[in-house]
Amino acid sequence: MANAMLALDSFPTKSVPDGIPDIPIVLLGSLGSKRSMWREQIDALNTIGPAYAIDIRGHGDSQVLDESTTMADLAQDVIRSLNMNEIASAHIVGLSIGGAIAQELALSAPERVERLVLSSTAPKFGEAGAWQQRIDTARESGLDELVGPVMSKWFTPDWAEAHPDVIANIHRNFVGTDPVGYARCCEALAGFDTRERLGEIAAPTLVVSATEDGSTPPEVVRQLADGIDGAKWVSISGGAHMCNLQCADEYNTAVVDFLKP
Ligand SMILES: O=C(O)CC1=CCC(=O)O1
Repeated sequence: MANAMLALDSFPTKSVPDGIPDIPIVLLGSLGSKRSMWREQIDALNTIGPAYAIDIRGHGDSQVLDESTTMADLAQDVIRSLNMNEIASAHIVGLSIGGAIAQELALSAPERVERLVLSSTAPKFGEAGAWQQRIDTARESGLDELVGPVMSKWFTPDWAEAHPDVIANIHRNFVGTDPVGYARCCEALAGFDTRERLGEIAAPTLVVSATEDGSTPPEVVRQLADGIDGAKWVSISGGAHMCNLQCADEYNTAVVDFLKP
């Protein structure tokens, strides 16, 4: 199985005090997004370590591979990217499918994971039939048909109305995603299920949910905190699926508090 070449932006730390270990922080985003979705996190995270924002396979500027795809394949892409950037281990921060890849990394390559942040994500994402419908739509009609229903769960309506520029940017990135790349990642989500393996995750873990998330509702996200030994759980009040953008301050505080040495 081939690995995809991933696009990555690196943000070197400017202000970590001497003597504090310089642990890289790797950011993995959601289906239909680009690595720029982490823009509200970079300054906050750079106070504790160098950040690396990655486009997952088939997204943004990363390579599209039209071949059978599992979450393990997507995790292997990230390992290759860590190797190419000489990163032995890192804090892994994932949102949505990015959080699924993060779980897979913690299970299959625990030596590469220092701490884990699982945001707006799940041990299983609904039923395979719903993903197959999305795959068919993406392949037959492109992403224009999907963007409305999917994005309606990413931000609360009031917030979306008050932030048209953010919404326009996220919308543009979604419809600009390669339909094949999107469909192959849906296939990885359809086959993903860590419910019986959560107890094997050894990395210290923070789980972040948002009260208004219609894609991965709090009770689904909460299964991660219940299943991973010692995991901490933070619920962001008023946020939806993209809580890192809608509630950036609360999100950054929770993540920095958890990752800081
Ligand atoms: O696209 C959605 O509906 C929500 C989602 C699931 C995995 C992901 O990355 O986004």
